[in-house]
Amino acid sequence: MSSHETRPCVPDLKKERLKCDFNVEELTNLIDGGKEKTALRRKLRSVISSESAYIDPIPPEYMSHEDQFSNELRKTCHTAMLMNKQNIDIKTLQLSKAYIGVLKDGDPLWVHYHVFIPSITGQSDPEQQKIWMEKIRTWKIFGTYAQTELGHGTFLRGLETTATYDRETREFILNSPTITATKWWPGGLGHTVNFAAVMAQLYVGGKCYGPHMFMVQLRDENTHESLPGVTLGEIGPRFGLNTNGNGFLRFDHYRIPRRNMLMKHAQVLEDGTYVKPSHSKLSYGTMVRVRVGIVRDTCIQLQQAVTIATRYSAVRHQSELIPGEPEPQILDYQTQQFKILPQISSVFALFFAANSVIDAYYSVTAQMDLGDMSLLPELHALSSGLKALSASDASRGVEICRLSCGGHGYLASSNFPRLYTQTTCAITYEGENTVLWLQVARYIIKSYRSAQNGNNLKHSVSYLSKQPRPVRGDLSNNGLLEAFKAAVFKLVSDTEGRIQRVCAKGQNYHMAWNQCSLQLLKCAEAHTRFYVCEQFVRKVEMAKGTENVKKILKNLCRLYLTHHVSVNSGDFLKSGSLSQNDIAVLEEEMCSLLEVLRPQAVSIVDAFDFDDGQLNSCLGCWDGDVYQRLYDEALKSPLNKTDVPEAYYKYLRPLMQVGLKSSL
Ligand SMILES: CCCCCCCCCCCCCCCCCCCCCC(=O)SCCNC(=O)CCNC(=O)[C@H](O)C(C)(C)COP(=O)(O)OP(=O)(O)OC[C@H]1O[C@@H](n2cnc3c(N)ncnc32)[C@H](O)[C@@H]1OP(=O)(O)O
Ligand SMILES: Cc1cc2nc3c(=O)[nH]c(=O)nc-3n(C[C@H](O)[C@H](O)[C@H](O)COP(=O)(O)OP(=O)(O)OC[C@H]3O[C@@H](n4cnc5c(N)ncnc54)[C@H](O)[C@@H]3O)c2cc1C
Repeated sequence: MSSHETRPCVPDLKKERLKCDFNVEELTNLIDGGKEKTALRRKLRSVISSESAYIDPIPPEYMSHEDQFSNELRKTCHTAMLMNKQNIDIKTLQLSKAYIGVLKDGDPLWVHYHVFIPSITGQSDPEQQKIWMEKIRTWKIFGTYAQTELGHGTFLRGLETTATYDRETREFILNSPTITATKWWPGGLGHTVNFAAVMAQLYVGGKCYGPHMFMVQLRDENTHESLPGVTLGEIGPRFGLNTNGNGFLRFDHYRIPRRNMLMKHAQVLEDGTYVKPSHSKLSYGTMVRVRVGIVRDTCIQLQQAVTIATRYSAVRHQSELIPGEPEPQILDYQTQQFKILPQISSVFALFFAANSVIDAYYSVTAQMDLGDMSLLPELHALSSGLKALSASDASRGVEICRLSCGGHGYLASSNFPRLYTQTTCAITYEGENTVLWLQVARYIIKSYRSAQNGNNLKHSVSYLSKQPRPVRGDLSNNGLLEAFKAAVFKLVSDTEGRIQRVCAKGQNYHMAWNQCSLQLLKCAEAHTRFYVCEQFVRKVEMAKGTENVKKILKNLCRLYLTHHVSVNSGDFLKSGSLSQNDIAVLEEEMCSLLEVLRPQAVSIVDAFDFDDGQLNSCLGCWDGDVYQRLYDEALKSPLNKTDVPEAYYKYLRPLMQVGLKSSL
């Protein structure tokens, strides 16, 4: 049983926790990746929790934009110092769940650690790395990833910033020729970082070689002033992540040494000779890495949301289930269970998918370091698909959790507004979802055609080689996976056929592609969903541990499968892989799973092991003392400092003194 068992909580939550029939600690260990990792995370958390520097002087919602930024920069710099003292790698801390809750609305140095540094290590040659990494380690360099421009974020080949090689001086001249060439969005660019990895169109001898990456100093290392030829600023308030310091940048014929081009993959030699990379998309490598990381990150955001929603649903009583009886916990309504439990199953699906794509990332990049690029296209498709699926599932999930908390879910003190803005931006950044789905579709259609021509396919798409034939009426996990394969196969073959038909009518291929892109999106999502389901089934089959924990995992997996079959039932019916009766049986099973899992719901989310400081939510606190917390939090509003606000004297009283002239 969990170590939290004995802590006081309201009777409703106590009752829920007493129903627990599995070992919460064991599930926590599984999610952390082992007992040792749980211990390490808790150790890190105890270091963090005891730091008074992380206490916000007032709730950040009531601070100005400038004060919010400064407060978060203070905390992120404090963390760097603290980790230095404790000899802990800050990147490890930041990726650990232990750090959640410290920074409330974005970290101005996050892109430095997780996008800029991997760009330097992944894109520069050993000599360059030695020089720059030393300066990064000694905190002389803080950087960002400056790729997106006002005019182009998605279409990298359309970037307008130029880097023109000057053979005479052996320098590159960076220039922003138009307003739309202004770099726009990079995290920390506004006023935090002094360097940037800048994506620019490489020009040598009048010829354009496409987007390449350059290491560019933007601010003086001592005064922090922007350097001549560089214009910098912040882009203004955003939907969320307001303390990330997202900035803009313009170059006016700004010169940097030749060796500031990142030269691991492509080079420009002193005489201007261009040496091309072994794969044309290697300069996109950082994006692949961050997309992989986003799957894990969005999964953790969803964990927070379901913890809040589940605990609140156990504490909240509303309406009558049976006339005349006491008001039930809202978690007893089937409709409420249907809002929350599929989100809990989604957490586990994303968790297993994240682990598998992280493993794939490391194994493919190790092969690439040995010169074998053959698995890169598959990794690109997989990471793009999982980034898109996790970001959209998690943000939809967070919103469903918010809605499941009724009016109180709309309060800032529920923490849903922040969680939502943090999750939904993952749909946009690191490759807008629709665009990434279309990249997945491109890979699937290409693979399908290749199989039609008798070629072997890579593992993740091998089922597209020939029409799968699921066994009718087999509704086991494996049976459903086979049905999934058949449904995706049908979507892909129909879509490919449609593209051909449009082309046969005289349309060129690109226009035909556009005309079929709604179906292409469906193919991409269905293929990625199948991958997630398959990983879920296989990882649960392989899971070690006590029977009761395995039972929880099996039930969650089954809920995930039945839910996604039900949501996409049309695809299964059209492919003939499931009958109407099969769908009805599966939907009934889904409803009984809600009932089976309901008594364990609070304990499952307890296993995510967030403390109250991390959840930062009046609704999700461990003890369930929801109403007192909501009331106390409201009292912190600056408007409550006085009974009659100044605005009354300025505006309302004069109005009331005039009175209405007409009788309207
Ligand atoms: C494992 C690690 C674990 C540890 C985890 C550590 C990290 C943890 C992370 C946690 C997160 C917490 C966040 C909180 C804080 C907020 C921070 C916010 C940060 C946000 C930063 C940003 O937001 S930063 C900007 C991102 N901006 C994009 O993301 C642009 C999208 N736009 C494109 O990416 C290209 O523009 C696009 C569309 C491909 C077309 O590119 P294009 O036009 O050049 O290419 P085409 O479409 O013509 O395709 C031609 C052929 O190239 C193939 N191909 C294309 N890409 C390829 C590739 N990468 N690899 C291989 N192959 C590729 C393709 O498949 C075709 O192959 P084929 O010909 O065989 O079919
Ligand atoms: C919080 C946040 C942080 C960010 N941090 C960074 C950073 O650190 N560094 C950085 O360089 N950038 C950063 N970005 C920028 C981000 O990467 C881009 O916004 C993103 O890649 C989307 O590009 P876009 O804004 O040009 O959207 P657009 O491409 O203009 O998208 C607008 C619409 O057009 C559609 N569309 C575009 N192309 C196609 C197509 N080919 N087919 C079909 N539909 C299409 C999209 O689906 C979307 O509906 C950040 C953005 C955000 C929101």
